[in-house]
Amino acid sequence: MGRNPTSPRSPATPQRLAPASVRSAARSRSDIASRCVVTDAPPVAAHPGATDAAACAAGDIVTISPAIEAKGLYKVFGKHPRSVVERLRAGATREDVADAGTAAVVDATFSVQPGEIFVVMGLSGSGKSTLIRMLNGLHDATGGEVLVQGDTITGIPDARLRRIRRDGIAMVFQHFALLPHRTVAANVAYPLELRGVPKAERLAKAEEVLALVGLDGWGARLPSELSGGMQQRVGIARALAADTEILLMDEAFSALDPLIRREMQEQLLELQARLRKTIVFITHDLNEAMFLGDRIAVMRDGRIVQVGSPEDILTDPANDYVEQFVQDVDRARVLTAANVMERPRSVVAESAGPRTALRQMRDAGASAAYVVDRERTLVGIVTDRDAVAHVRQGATTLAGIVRPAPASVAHDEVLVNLFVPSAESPLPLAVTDGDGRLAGIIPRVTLLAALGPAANATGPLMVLPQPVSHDLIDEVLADADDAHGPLVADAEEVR
Ligand SMILES: Nc1ncnc2c1ncn2[C@@H]1O[C@H](COP(=O)(O)OP(=O)(O)OP(=O)(O)O)[C@@H](O)[C@H]1O
Repeated sequence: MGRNPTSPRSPATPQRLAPASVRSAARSRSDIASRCVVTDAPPVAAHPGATDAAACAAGDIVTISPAIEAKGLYKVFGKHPRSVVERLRAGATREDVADAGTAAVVDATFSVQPGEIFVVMGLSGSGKSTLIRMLNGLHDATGGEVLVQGDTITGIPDARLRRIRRDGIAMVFQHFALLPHRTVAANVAYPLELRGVPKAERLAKAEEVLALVGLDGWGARLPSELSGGMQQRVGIARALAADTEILLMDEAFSALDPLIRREMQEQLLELQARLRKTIVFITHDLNEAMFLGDRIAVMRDGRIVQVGSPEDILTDPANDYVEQFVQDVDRARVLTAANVMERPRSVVAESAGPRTALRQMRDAGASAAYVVDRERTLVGIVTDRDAVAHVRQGATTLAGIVRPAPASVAHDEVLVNLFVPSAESPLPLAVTDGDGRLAGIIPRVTLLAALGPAANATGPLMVLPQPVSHDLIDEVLADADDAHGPLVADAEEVR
């Protein structure tokens, strides 16, 4: 599909940021997944995606059946594909078997959780399209197994497979694949027509999903009257009209101009925040993968070489190949506050007294402390000077000296959005969790260091200490003047 090889060193799209609301909505899915226990157990409901996610959001521990599972998948093109798979299983490399066939996918194992955007990323020829086509049975697997919502689709009769494709898995293609002589609405309604849905009903549904993708009023046009971006929105609307739990998107935005492409990526995240589909998205563009993916599988020469969150891939690349891939990614647009924050050192309870606050600040070497309430919600800050004055006055509570909290940032905010608040905050930037509690802090030096290539190196950062006090400097200079005579020396000062 994607005949558009791009060097990993030259990203195909300009990098812009999804609106924070879009990213937050997208990230909340990962939060849901991370709060749930994921097992191979059967789903707890007929539609595991919606029901389990709701249960998890409510904080319950439930079991989630993966929406899609690939177990030891192989696809070999050639005369004797099964014997090639045997050789590969016995340790032969792709090159070893090249004379007998093309090993397009080699031993792929992964699972995709309901509601997740799972991106498969790799250079041209790495096997992405072949892999996605095995997930809906368009290609037979030469070895291994694919399960969709717990049911194997490997080796099942064609009629059943067609039913699963029609009712359970919709696909969006790179080149839209619209029927040119049918109207936009008829294209969108097509999957429903295949299911035998009456005309009025399917056209009503088509109008509904066209509105969802921002194309209301365009239903009567022909595809050729629409721009490329609009045609791809029709492609997405058609997939949504089918109302399937799973969407497969094969290089769906690769044919679009960069700006339109970024717009479509943002729209997809917005739609996903509302619809919570399970999406497998294929791309050769790492920036697109990082922008869209809850998790990313990196493919090379038919093999999956790493599966992880964008942050995992960026900060902990599994090998030199992935490392090379990610070196030009703009870390500021991928890493979040939670990825770089530190434990806050001086935090006092709102109910504490000024002496406690002073001790805290002294021990932390800080000139101010964060003040939190019983729920650990940030309510303000208290400075050492105010606390000293308060102690001298004999006050026993912080009442009257808690200053308003400087702006805080949400834990899932990307670093590029932290620079202004960091510059404006008199203290290290406060980071709050999803419930508004103080989760960590980000000193400016930490924010800067996070952007460097060695950001995953651990160890103390070299920070210049606070200047010594004027009193101390005056005292040392006066002693020196006494000992050596006054300095005759404006001339020696470097101007
Ligand atoms: N039908 C086929 N017959 C023979 N070889 C094939 C077939 N389809 C794919 N291949 C080969 O399998 C390998 C993987 O191809 P695939 O299209 O899955 O890669 P891809 O990562 O999707 O690349 P692209 O982004 O260029 O589409 C390639 O070497 C390709 O030439």
